[in-house]
Amino acid sequence: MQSAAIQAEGLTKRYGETTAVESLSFTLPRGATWGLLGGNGAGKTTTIAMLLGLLVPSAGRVSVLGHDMARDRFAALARMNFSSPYVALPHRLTVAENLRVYAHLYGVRGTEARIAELAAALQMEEILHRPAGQLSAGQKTRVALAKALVNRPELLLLDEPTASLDPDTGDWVRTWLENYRAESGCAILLASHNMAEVERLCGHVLMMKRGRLVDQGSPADLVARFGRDNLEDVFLDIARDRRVEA
Ligand SMILES: Nc1ncnc2c1ncn2[C@@H]1O[C@H](COP(=O)(O)OP(=O)(O)OP(=O)(O)O)[C@@H](O)[C@H]1O
Repeated sequence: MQSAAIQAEGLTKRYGETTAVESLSFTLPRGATWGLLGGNGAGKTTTIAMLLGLLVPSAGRVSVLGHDMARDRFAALARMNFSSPYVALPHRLTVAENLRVYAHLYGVRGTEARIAELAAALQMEEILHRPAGQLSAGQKTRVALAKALVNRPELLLLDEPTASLDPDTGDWVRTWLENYRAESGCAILLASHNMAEVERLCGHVLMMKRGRLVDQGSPADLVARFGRDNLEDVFLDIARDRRVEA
């Protein structure tokens, strides 16, 4: 049987007295798009950092595409990628130079053809030779996505992919991600504060609060179970401890 995109078991991260993530377990199937939700400080970024192998869990284990991150991290990293607003691309390098660096890091064959393909797909041809530091937020988002796709990942971790975008550009990125997932079969784990975005893109949602997984289900399931009209209201119920009785 094909291994899951992500299998997390009892994933925990402690910083001294603070438990940022506590006993998080979930299995993200191949090709699925799931949302990772929670208020500020819920543990989303810490979770993503552990999934990427950037942080060593205090307890628990995670395997990505069948590779145990504790033993076989580099095999997993070659087959996954991520985008995060916290990672700035080197400002002085042009977009094409940045993508070339990442393509080499990932050992991509046919680098120039891949960059041209991504530039066409993400409407970046006009900015390819501009320094990354001179781009607008919308342009930076498209470059960050190109960077995240350079190695044709089978798993994509996206931290707030549309933060700071205007509604039109945000919509363009969402449509693009939907189409990309459908064409590539890539699994996506999306951390977002935009509930409408999550309802649109995600088949399943993990709700975190103070480091714990407190609920999960499809957006439609959660909305029905909480007797609400949309995921935003469910989020507020969970954040404010207004629980439904099982
Ligand atoms: N390096 C660190 N040292 C100590 N505590 C940390 C560290 N990184 C995160 N934390 C704490 O762990 C908890 C989870 O933080 P994390 O950044 O994962 O949350 P988040 O869900 O991504 O929040 P946000 O939506 O605000 O980005 C918070 O209480 C935070 O203060």
